[in-house]
Amino acid sequence: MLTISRMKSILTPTLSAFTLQLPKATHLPLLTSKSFPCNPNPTTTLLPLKPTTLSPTCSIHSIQSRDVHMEPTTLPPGEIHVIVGPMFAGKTTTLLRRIQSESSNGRSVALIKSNKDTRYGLDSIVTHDGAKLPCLALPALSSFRQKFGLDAYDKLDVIGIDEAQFFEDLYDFCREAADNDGKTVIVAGLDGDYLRRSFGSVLDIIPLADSVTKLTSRCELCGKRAFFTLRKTEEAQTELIGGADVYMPVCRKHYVSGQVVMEAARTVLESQNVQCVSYA
Ligand SMILES: Nc1ncnc2c1ncn2[C@@H]1O[C@H](COP(=O)(O)OP(=O)(O)O)[C@@H](O)[C@H]1O
Ligand SMILES: Cc1cn([C@H]2C[C@H](O)[C@@H](COP(=O)(O)O)O2)c(=O)[nH]c1=O
Ligand SMILES: [Zn+2]
Repeated sequence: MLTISRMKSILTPTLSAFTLQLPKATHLPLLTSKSFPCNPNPTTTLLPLKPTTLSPTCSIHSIQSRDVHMEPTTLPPGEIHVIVGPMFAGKTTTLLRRIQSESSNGRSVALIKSNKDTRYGLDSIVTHDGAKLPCLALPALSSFRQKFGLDAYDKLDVIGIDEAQFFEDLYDFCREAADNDGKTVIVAGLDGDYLRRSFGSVLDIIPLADSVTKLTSRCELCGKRAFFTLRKTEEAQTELIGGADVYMPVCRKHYVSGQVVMEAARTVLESQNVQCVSYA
């Protein structure tokens, strides 16, 4: 039975529902109410999709039966949501809240963190306030499907990723999970390291994202909004796992002044190390 809505879906298909394939060099005339006497809205003009060689008097039925190939409906499109900011800004708290909200809405969820984050054990994601949820701790995101189970993965709706700055394969995993597998991916991670440089691949996934949320903490020295993370120790490598013992959230003014002090301290320590080595 050919209905108006079916005609519209044929003449104005939505990409997500069907793939409409008409033969090349076809010419569909501008269809008006005269072409479809059953058109309930004579003022509505059904616009042509692609030209077709079909004669202007052909019935929509012949287009439908002879020339239209309907693909089955594909997966609903996925989503990517990114949560960034300095340490202690509430990134993990926000991630866990969103995951819990998705779960209470009946969606199946899973949490992943980097196995580099050993601060609170490897079987849970834990906020600096102690809130926690179970997770899979992985060396790389590419191992998730296998570890989680392929059937279980197919049934999964939402994937949460914490400490995203430690995953080198973050971009490819998020793109494939959202674009190909229809998953909603919620990513939490540091946008910048202690030198305020792009950390890992977190900023690389911004062009893939449906939403980006930058959180702030409170400057430990003045209480103003903190956008940056200052390292309080002399280590100079980028990756250094730690909490309030090693890092503090600071505003711009106290980052700049604090970084000057820290760089001077590191220089003194380096020169002392050099002297120690030369005396040894
Ligand atoms: N300077 C700080 N030292 C320790 N904890 C802090 C500090 N500032 C904020 N916090 C706590 O950290 C919590 C945020 O924890 P979490 O969500 O794990 O942050 P993030 O994942 O952004 O590092 C805040 O709600 C606050 O209670
Ligand atoms: C700034 C900075 C941080 N890290 C480490 C320290 C922590 O283990 C995590 C961040 O944890 P959070 O959930 O954001 O509190 O990253 C690092 O390795 N290098 C840095 O420059
Ligand atoms: Zn400050």
